[in-house]
Amino acid sequence: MKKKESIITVTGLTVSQQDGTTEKNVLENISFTLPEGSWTAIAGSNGSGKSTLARAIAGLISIRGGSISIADNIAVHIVLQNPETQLLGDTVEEELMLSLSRGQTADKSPSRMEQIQAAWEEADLQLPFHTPVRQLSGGQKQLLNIVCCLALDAEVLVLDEVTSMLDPASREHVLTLIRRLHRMGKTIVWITHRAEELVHADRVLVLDQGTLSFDGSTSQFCYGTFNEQSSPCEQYGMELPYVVQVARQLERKGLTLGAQPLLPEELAQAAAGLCR
Ligand SMILES: Nc1ncnc2c1ncn2[C@@H]1O[C@H](COP(=O)(O)OP(=O)(O)OP(=O)(O)O)[C@@H](O)[C@H]1O
Repeated sequence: MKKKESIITVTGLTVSQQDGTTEKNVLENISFTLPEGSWTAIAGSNGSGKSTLARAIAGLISIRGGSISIADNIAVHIVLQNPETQLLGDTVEEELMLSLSRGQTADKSPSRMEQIQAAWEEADLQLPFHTPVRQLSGGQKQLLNIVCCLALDAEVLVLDEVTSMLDPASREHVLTLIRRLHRMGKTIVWITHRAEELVHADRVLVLDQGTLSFDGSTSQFCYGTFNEQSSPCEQYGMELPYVVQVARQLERKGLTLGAQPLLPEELAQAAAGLCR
C-alpha cells in the first residue's frame, strides 16, 4: 500500500503564555507528523495544552520555538468548542458568505457556490439558507461552522472539543458528518476528553502538562500491550470506550475474540466469529 504523504509536520514545538509577570511554556518540544487523510485524536487532562496545540496548528497563535510545516496549498481550519464563538452572520446564507469573504481568495464564483451547496448537503441540515442563525440548535450551529470550513476548502479540520456542549443526538450528528468527511479524504484532528470519541481515530496523542506523553494507535491506547496491567487509556484516568469494556468482559469470560474492536460493528463481527 502507498504510504500517505505527511500533510502537517510539527517539530520541537514550544508555545508560551503570559503567567502573571512571567512567561511559561504551555507546550514544550512537541514533535509529530500527520499523514494526509488521517484521523488523530488529541487527549489529555484539563490544562494539558490541547487547545493551545489546536490553535497553533490552525495558525491562530504564535509559537515560541520549533516549527509547524503544512504541505503546499493545504487549508487548515478550526472549529471551536462553543458553537457561538465563530458565528457572525444573521442568517445561514450570510454566515456562509462571510466565511467566503474571510478566505484568502474571497472566491464567490459559481463553482465555489456549488461547493458550498455540496458541503451543505453533506451536513444534511435540511434548512433553508435564509434561516436565522439564532434559530439553530447548538448542534446545527456546529454543523454550520464545519460547513463554513468546507466552504473555505479545508483539507485539514481541527475540531477542538466541538461536541462538548452538545446533547447526545447532536454529538452523533456532528460525528456522522466528520466520519463522512474523513471517508472523503479530509484529515481530521479531533480534540476530546471523551474516550468514547477516540474510537473513530486511527491514532491518539496524549498531552501531559504541555508535553507529548503518548503517541500510538487507538487500539494500543485502549487495549494496551500484552504485559501491561492496564491500558494507557485507563492509566490516563479515562473511562474505556464501551465497546472495549464489552470486549474485555468477553475475554475475561474466556471468549477469545482474536481482535481488538473499537466500533460496535467491529465488535459484532468479532463476536460473530465466536459462533462459527
Ligand atoms: N491566553 C492564555 N493566557 C495565559 N495562559 C493561557 C492562555 N491560554 C492557555 N493558557 C494556559 O495554557 C495551559 C494550557 O491550556 P489549554 O487551554 O491549551 O489546555 P487544554 O488541555 O485545552 O485544557 P481544557 O481541557 O481545560 O480545555 C493552561 O495552563 C492555561 O491556563
